Amino acid sequence: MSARDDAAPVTLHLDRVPGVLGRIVHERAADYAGADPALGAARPRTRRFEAVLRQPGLSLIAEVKRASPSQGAIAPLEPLDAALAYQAGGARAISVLTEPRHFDGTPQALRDVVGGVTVPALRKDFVVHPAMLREAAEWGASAALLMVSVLHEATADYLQMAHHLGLDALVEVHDERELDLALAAGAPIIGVNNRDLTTLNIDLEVSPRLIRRARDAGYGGVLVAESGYRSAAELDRVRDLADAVLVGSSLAGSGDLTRAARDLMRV
Ligand SMILES: O=C(O)c1ccccc1NCC(=O)[C@H](O)[C@H](O)COP(=O)(O)O
Repeated sequence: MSARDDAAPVTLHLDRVPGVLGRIVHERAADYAGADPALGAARPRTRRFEAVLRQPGLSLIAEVKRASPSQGAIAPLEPLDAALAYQAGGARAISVLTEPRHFDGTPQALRDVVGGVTVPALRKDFVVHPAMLREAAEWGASAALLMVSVLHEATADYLQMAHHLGLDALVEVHDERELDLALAAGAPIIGVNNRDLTTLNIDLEVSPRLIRRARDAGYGGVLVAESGYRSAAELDRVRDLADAVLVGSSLAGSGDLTRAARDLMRV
């Protein structure tokens, strides 16, 4: 029996999630309503995703993103070709969207990327059910996204489930209250999203502000600045603060993914 097979089911309060994000997580919850929540046997945790983000210098997590609620269609990327182009451009990890309705993602996109690149891959989805983490591990991902704005107090439980499955977790926050929850949950990797996922507004001051707050609180984990970056100059705001940046739309829509990744990171 796994560490969590005999645990009480974790209840999520998705009615508390407003706006665009609320619609997406309700759809995902319906997708997984009948899924088996059992995680199965524990898998060894390699911390591969965390390790690449801890390398010296700002690490790039480049995202395979074909569409989004804020942009509509971005580019008809072939996921593995895109991931290989990002890797050639210096990306240290690849984020792959698997959400189908709003991001044109698929499970096969993640499997293809995992099978074809040497860098670790993140399952980028709206995790609302343990089965989504089990799938991420089965599909070969090194990490999965956990959103505090969705999981709230259940973040620590989902973090424990991810670790049980051998996955790292990118625990995403957008404001001080969410950051404090992520810190209390003991998240080894915290991502600060500049995009407000209820309104889709971007404010590039959010990442520096919350990253400073985490460091001031003595946090020694990995900090990732996420969303809205279009140029190396914009990245200067977090270059000496963050361990990594997560960039999707500007790279995916560039037409030359390798060049765009190099230009962004000035390599
Ligand atoms: O990107 C969106 O429009 C979006 C809408 C609703 C929920 C999530 C959304 N995006 C997820 C992300 O945070 C980004 O894919 C990721 O951080 C990269 O952002 P960007 O570089 O701005 O594409």
